[in-house]
Amino acid sequence: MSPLVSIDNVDMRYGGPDGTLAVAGLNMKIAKGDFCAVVGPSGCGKSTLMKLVTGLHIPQSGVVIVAGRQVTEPVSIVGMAFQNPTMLPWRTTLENILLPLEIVERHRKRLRRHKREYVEKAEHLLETVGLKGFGSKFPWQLSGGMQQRANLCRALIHEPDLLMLDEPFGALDAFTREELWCVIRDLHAEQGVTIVLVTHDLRESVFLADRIFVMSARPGRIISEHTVPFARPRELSLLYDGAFNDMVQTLHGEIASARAAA
Ligand SMILES: Nc1ncnc2c1ncn2[C@@H]1O[C@H](COP(=O)(O)OP(=O)(O)OP(=O)(O)O)[C@@H](O)[C@H]1O
Repeated sequence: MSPLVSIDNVDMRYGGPDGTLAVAGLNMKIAKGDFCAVVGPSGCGKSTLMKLVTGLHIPQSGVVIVAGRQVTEPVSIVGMAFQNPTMLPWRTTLENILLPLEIVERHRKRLRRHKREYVEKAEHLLETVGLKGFGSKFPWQLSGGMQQRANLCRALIHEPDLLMLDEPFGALDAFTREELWCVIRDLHAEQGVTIVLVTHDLRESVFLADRIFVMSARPGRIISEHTVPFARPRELSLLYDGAFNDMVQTLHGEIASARAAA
C-alpha cells in the first residue's frame, strides 16, 4: 500500500535565494494509521515540515505527496492543532469547533442543511475529550488545558485522515499534559486517524508514537528513525519503566550530538 504521506528529497528556503535554508534533502514516509513523532534541535525545521505536509508552504525542490496527490495548495484532508489554541473569543466553544466546516468547501453546504448532525458530532467530540456540557462556554471561560482539548475537537470535526499536532501541549502544566496524552492516545485508538506530532518533549514522543523521526540541526533532514516497541494500550506507568527511559535517553543523546554538529 502506498504511504499516506511521502516527502521526497525536499528543500525549503525562506526569503528568496539568499534566505534561510530550513530543510534540505528531507525524506519521510508515513503509512495510514501510523502515529509518528518528529523531534530534533530547536529551529531544525519541524514546523516547516508540518507546513509542507499541510500545503501551507510549497518546497522549492522535491515532492510532497499526501493521499496520492502532489501537494500544491492547502490540503483539506488534514486537521491541525498548534501550541496556542487560537479560538475566536466572540464565538462559543461549540461554534469555534464548527469553524473548519464553514471553511472546508465540501462541508459548507452540508453544514447549512445538516446543522443538527454536525452539532451532535461536535458534542460527541467534546464528550470524548472530557468537555461534555462546555460547548456553550466562551473560550475565555475555559482553562488552558480545556482550550487545548476544544482545539483538538476543532482539528477533528471534519474527520481528517491526517492530524498534524505542532507542540500542542507545550504551554500546559505537567499533569494536564499527561491527561491530554491519554486523550490523544484514545482518539488514535478509536478513530484510527494518522497522526504526526512535532514535539520538544521526548517522553511525550515515546509515550504516544509508534515511530519517531529525529531531525538534524538546520537545514533539517531526518538523521534517524526509531520504532517504539511498547505494546498498546499504554498506561502512564510506562513513564517509570526502565526501557522507556532508556529510549528517551537514546533520543536525547542523538539530539545533543546533532546540536553539537551544527
Ligand atoms: N517565515 C519564515 N521566514 C524566514 N525564516 C523562517 C520562517 N519560518 C521559519 N524560518 C526559519 O527556518 C528555520 C526552521 O524553522 P522552524 O520553525 O521550521 O523550526 P522548528 O524546528 O519548528 O523550531 P522550534 O524547535 O524552535 O519550534 C529557523 O531557522 C527559522 O528561523
